[in-house]
Amino acid sequence: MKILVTGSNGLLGQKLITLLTAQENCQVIGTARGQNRLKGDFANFEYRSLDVTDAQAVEAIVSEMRPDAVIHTAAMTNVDECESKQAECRQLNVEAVRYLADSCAKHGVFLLHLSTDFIFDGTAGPYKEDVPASPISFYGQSKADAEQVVIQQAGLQWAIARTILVYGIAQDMSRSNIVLWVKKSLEDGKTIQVVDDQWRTPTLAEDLAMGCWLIVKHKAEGIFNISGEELLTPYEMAQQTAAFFGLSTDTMIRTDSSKFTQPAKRPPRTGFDITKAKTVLGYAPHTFREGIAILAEQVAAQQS
Ligand SMILES: NC(=O)C1=CN([C@@H]2O[C@H](COP(=O)(O)OP(=O)(O)OC[C@H]3O[C@@H](n4cnc5c(N)ncnc54)[C@H](OP(=O)(O)O)[C@@H]3O)[C@@H](O)[C@H]2O)C=CC1
Ligand SMILES: Cc1cn([C@H]2C[C@H](O)[C@@H](COP(=O)(O)OP(=O)(O)O[C@H]3O[C@@H](C)C(=O)[C@@H](O)[C@H]3O)O2)c(=O)[nH]c1=O
Repeated sequence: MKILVTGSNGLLGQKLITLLTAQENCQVIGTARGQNRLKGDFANFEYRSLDVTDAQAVEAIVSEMRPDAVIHTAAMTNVDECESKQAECRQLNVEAVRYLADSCAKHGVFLLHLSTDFIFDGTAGPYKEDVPASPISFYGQSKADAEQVVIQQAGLQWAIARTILVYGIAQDMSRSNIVLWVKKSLEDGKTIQVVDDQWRTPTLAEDLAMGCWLIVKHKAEGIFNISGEELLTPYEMAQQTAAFFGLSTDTMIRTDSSKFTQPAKRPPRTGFDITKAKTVLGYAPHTFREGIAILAEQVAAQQS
């Protein structure tokens, strides 16, 4: 099976390259902006530079490579930046998806698109797959619009994997995540305020990559919730992170969303019901504690 991954320098992208190249009979094309930042020797792997906002470049690579499937991970994932750079956000999070959906439909390629809990307003989590979108941020709106682009593309064989608060470690990361920033801040004795009135089902990046592979392997069509299973607040996640690494929580302040605000609104209570992915795909995510342990091993390996 030949699989093309967009955004292969990102957290999910790197985990996908690692997982897919370890599968038998899997040929993998990693694509990202500029140079490949993922070091290592991977079997049946080829890297191509691809800016997904370039419609001609998207069509050229899909028609040349003729993959069986595209996994589209590239996106503007800085939620606050999406609020201040709205045109850029739409170009990357919506228009680029249109280019990919067009090319995939034209060449008979299965498209797996990555989406988010931020398409919801967070008043009714945990969510199942069939709840209508109700975004409260520009990022959330862009991802909800992108889903519609995929769903409405004529002649396209598609799936959407929705995920939540992804954590893990990769090489040269362009964005941090809750486990990494809590660990680093507490190690540095830096004061952090962490909210205890938002709820998420955080997702280990390796689990998300596995969920994507299961979808593509089975060419399972439709929307799938691919996240962790435990509904936790960021404060609970931060406490578990501190406990795992034996870090003092003296500089960690428990707060709530009325006092801790970010430029883009965050939905209060999301979380996913992952019954469909478990039943249809055999998806089986790690617990949050197991996930931290996996990340910790990788941090130790990077440091040795
Ligand atoms: N991280 C999370 O908590 C969540 C993520 N998601 C979704 O999952 C997907 C993967 O996220 P994740 O891997 O964590 O995000 P990352 O930010 O780690 O990766 C996104 C990648 O997209 C790349 N990119 C940006 N612009 C372009 C472009 N024009 N052409 C090609 N590549 C580009 C970035 O490149 P560069 O590194 O060079 O900037 C980056 O490597 C996204 O679609 C996101 O919306 C959904 C819910 C939660
Ligand atoms: C930075 C920060 C965040 N938080 C909380 C708010 C939030 O619920 C949670 C994570 O905040 P972050 O800013 O790290 O991440 P955030 O941008 O909220 O993460 C989102 O990313 C996009 C891409 C998604 O699609 C979503 O699923 C979601 O995971 O932690 C604090 O309590 N204190 C802090 O200092």
